[in-house]
Amino acid sequence: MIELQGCMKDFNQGGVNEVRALDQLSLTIDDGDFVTVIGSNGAGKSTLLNAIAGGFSLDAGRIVINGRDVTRWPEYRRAALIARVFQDPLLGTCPSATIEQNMALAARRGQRRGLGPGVRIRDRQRFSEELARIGLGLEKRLQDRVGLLSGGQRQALTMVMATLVRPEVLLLDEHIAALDPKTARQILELTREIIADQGLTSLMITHNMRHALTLGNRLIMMHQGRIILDVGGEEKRRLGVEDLLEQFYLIQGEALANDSMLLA
Ligand SMILES: Nc1ncnc2c1ncn2[C@@H]1O[C@H](COP(=O)(O)OP(=O)(O)OP(=O)(O)O)[C@@H](O)[C@H]1O
Repeated sequence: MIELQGCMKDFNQGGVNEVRALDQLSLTIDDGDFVTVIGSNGAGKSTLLNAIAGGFSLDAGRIVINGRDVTRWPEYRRAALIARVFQDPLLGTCPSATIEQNMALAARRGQRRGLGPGVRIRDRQRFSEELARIGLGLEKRLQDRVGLLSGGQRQALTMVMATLVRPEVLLLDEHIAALDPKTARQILELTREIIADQGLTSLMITHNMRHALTLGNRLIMMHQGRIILDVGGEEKRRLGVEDLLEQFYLIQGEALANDSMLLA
């Protein structure tokens, strides 16, 4: 379970660009919840994920992950519990290392380093099996440098690496936004499978309302650092894109700042 209690974050405090990115935000996410996160540009979605991952310290509030108060934990310490995939396929992998070297590093997440860079035979076997599951032929390219892969192949590898050691929390920050539509669909399907197989507690930011509605068991909408809509279960299943837009107008009484939210 992830608990955020009264989280506050202001950027550029006291300056002309001061912005309240998280405003008394409280949220409880149950084990195995797959939460999709939507909202207009600057709503605070990435800041929410960053707060969980420990990218900055909160001005107020606390964050508890499975009973551990991680509020004061630095990012590297939280990385033992949390996996994160970004929009940019270049983040999250090392381009000059081979696929198997990248996977060997991912397999040691949360453990002490110092085992040496070598890839053991039984690791290689496992990496090969994990990659074969995603059907892109990467299992035949274990010795290839990651820099040679396409954006989609690299994002698929990042998803596999992020979940090679089961994380307590998986954070997906618009992780398909930079991909072409066909590849984006493949990565989304892979995401759905991995989350379901491992029963992962996950948050996924998307600007696509249809994705937000069809994936996950819960949906939150953010605006100005607050959660303005939180629906789950049957209520979420019954919602359509039109309902979601209507909810947004009802709650906010203003036009969506981001036209891409309409392209569902
Ligand atoms: N490191 C930072 N320094 C200064 N301001 C920041 C920083 N990070 C975020 N902000 C500001 O906080 C607000 C929330 O930003 P955030 O990136 O969380 O929004 P978002 O909902 O993810 O938006 P988008 O959909 O455009 O990515 C914005 O006004 C943004 O400019």
